[in-house]
Amino acid sequence: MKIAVLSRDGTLWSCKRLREAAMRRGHFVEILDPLSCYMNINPLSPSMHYKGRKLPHYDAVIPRIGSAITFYGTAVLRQFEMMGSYPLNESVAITRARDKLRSLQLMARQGIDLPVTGIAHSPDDTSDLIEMVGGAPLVVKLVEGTQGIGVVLAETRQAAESVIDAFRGLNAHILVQEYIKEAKGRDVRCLVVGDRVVAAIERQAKEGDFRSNLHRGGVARVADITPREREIALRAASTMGLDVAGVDILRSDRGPLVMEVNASPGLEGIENTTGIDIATLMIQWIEKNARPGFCLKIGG
Ligand SMILES: Nc1ncnc2c1ncn2[C@@H]1O[C@H](COP(=O)(O)OP(=O)(O)OP(=O)(O)O)[C@@H](O)[C@H]1O
Ligand SMILES: [Mg+2]
Ligand SMILES: [Mg+2]
Repeated sequence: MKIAVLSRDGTLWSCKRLREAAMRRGHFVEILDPLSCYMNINPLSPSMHYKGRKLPHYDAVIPRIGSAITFYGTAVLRQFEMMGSYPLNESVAITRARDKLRSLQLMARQGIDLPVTGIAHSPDDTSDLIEMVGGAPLVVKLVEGTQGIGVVLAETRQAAESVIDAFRGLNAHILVQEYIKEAKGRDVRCLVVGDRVVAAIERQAKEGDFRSNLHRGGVARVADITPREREIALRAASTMGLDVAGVDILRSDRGPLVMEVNASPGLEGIENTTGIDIATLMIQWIEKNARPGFCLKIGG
């Protein structure tokens, strides 16, 4: 098959691994920087161009679109979808997952357990909002944050009010969330590929931090997940419409709670910790689902 990986940086670990895995399985792979793609949004013959040349038809496209370029990156992916390429994560699902608020609302509608979360627009309601999620300590998050940046633990009510006001002053969209203390700075990342959780790690925050993100100095080990955690991870990914997802779960006293679903989960930490070749499993999922040679004829 002809496969394109949409990534800003071909030297990134996940990108290299996907390329290797696809080539090893006999596919032709090209890495394309989404910001260098430009397109003709034409109803009869949509086309994609790259650095002065018209791109061929790809049987599948693997999006590795960073959160900084979601808007243009998903537009590029959408164009590939229009041209009949199989996307390993659809553009609409990526857009959904990038908005934590929208994701939580969708999951709540499906009955998936979540930390109590509130959001408000008006600064007049801050006090009631804090009350609504059970008071301090609580977590304040940027709706579009990633890698733990923009996630703050407010230990007291006063701290919570200042943090909320500060974010508001910057015109940032935030949500306020119950702090799951009993998780003790740990969370479980379940890596979903298709209809399976293929790997899971437990991440522990570094001393003095409550955020377990590996980018924030967290350490990982292989996680033994319960059947319920497995089921919740699969339901969360399918609610978002994602083929590949990193589902983050907090182990609370009332059972597993989904904290978020990541549409472009990094492979380095989880592959190194578990020794599982996730890149190959992703390519195999494409082989099972893409229709090589299929090309949508719009308007024909
Ligand atoms: N409500 C909460 N209770 C306890 N810990 C939390 C809570 N929310 C977040 N955390 C901790 O903070 C970390 C970062 O939060 P979150 O995953 O929401 O942010 P992110 O910036 O989207 O990270 P990612 O890089 O995984 O996308 C989590 O991995 C978890 O360890
Ligand atoms: Mg995230
Ligand atoms: Mg996270």
